[in-house]
Amino acid sequence: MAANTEQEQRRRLLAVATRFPLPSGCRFSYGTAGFRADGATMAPAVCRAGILAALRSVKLAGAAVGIVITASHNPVADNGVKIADPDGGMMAQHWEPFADALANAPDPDALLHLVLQFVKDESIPLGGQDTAQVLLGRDTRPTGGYLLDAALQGINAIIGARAIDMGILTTPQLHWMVRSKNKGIKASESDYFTQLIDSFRRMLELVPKGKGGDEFTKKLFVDGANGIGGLKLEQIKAELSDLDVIVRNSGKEGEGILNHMCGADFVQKERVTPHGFSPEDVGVRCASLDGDADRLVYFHVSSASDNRVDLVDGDKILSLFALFIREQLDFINNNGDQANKPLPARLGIVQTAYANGASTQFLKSLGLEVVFTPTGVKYLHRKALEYDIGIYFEANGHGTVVFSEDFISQLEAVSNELSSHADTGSARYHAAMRLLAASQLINQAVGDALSGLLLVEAILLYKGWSFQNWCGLYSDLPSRQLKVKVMDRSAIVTTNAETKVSQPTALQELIDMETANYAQGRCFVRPSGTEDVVRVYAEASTQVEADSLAKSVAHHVERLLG
Ligand SMILES: CC(=O)N[C@H]1[C@@H](OP(=O)(O)O)O[C@H](CO)[C@@H](O)[C@@H]1O
Ligand SMILES: [Mg+2]
Repeated sequence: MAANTEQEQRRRLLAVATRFPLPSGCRFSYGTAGFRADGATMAPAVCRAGILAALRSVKLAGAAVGIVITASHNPVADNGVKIADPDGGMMAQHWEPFADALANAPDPDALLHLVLQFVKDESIPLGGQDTAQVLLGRDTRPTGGYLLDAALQGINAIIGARAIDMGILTTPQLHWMVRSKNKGIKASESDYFTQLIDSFRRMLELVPKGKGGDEFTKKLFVDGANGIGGLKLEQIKAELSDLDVIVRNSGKEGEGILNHMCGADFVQKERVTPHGFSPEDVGVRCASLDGDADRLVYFHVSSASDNRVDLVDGDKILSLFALFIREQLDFINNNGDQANKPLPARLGIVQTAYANGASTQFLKSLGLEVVFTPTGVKYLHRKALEYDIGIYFEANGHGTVVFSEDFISQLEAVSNELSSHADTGSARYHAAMRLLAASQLINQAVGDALSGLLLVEAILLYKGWSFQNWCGLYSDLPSRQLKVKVMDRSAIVTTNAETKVSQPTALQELIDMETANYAQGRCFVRPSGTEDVVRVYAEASTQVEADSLAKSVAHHVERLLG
């Protein structure tokens, strides 16, 4: 770098760090979901995330990187920031320690020193023209605008970096845009909507006439968590033929508070109707999104006499997707016609320890390959990419289906060959076209409640299934989750995708001893990656037993680590 450019770079970094001093006592950790805190205290961390994203883009030869300003399903006063890598996925983990150090640099000199050292260690070529581009998106939180400004100032502190504000978006939209831009595909919001609407329409065109039952009904109530997902769904719902979507908690002015008594996290944890729904909704298929629309669950109001719901969580959404995809692969490969070359496909199902044991058993009983990763979508997504088709979901409703490029090319070759032989009426052709449409519909970058919802709806319609048909695939085992406050949660170290505690060793022995007392008992504990708590999860054959197992293990955690 020329001496005067280097001076200018130093000046800009010192200036921006001076403008956003770190309040004393603040400590940020990038964790599983980026930095999160009370929105009013987030500006220094967000500004530094801007610096970080710009550096990441310079490092990756100017590929577009993303910044999302959101705190997802958390209360409206919270906010947060996370970075998307050029493939649209989460920022590479080996940059997280630098992210932490940068966010916690105590003063401008320390920040400058850190950046210069990191730039040297990582050989990041600072000082050029047009060397970085960062796309920014934010949700509907009131602190979003002010934090966007902090991020812009951070980005602009790196010479040659260009910030592109994409506006108020769902988290998955921004990830999709980053991925599309780097693939050279059109990447605006209207391109995103067009892709969703067109591929959904193609899925519906491929529903065989008179197939399956006729239990499917068009009506769908959607709880938008008073966030961005409801607003976006309002924008496109008129174009979703065959669906009659009614959005509640839509995010429109005055309808309610973001994530308050509503949204996917609330419904999944509390198992009661969200705000705005009532026993009068018995019988209607309902879906719930979280505040930034990257989680999706479905529910049914159980009875007209109370507010409990029958829940379809991420595990059951995953099961529906797995059934559908397996069926299409079977059409392609087992149609008894020897003339057709088979299309070998590795289909992988990825879950975490929080997946209900009944779902894992169901999936394995279908002969599917099920693997486990630690909690956090970055782990699940990466594992799913190892397959031709990888389906992953967290029980809380975050997940997607990823298709390898090689497999997509093979599907295209199959469909081209069949259409060149005027064989477009065959089950094989239709199955290939359905998988191609599904790969367009479902977000390839991250879990996306809007695209997930449309894939669910298309599959239910294809199968002619009601909510009950779907919900009845298997019965969830009763489970209980508890949080335990301890002195230092990092004292717990886990192994085997977090299903076993390796330290302290006495704890695992106690968990084993307690679990042995319960029929179908399963229990694990792990330190949360997003909250200062230890989480305890237990499953057993009855709710009373699951509660009791969780409670006894929570006691042991308190006693050993309290
Ligand atoms: C049990 C649970 O739901 N854990 C959530 C929660 O992580 P914890 O590390 O458990 O705090 O937040 C993560 C980010 O949103 C999400 O990926 C994960 O599934
Ligand atoms: Mg979310």
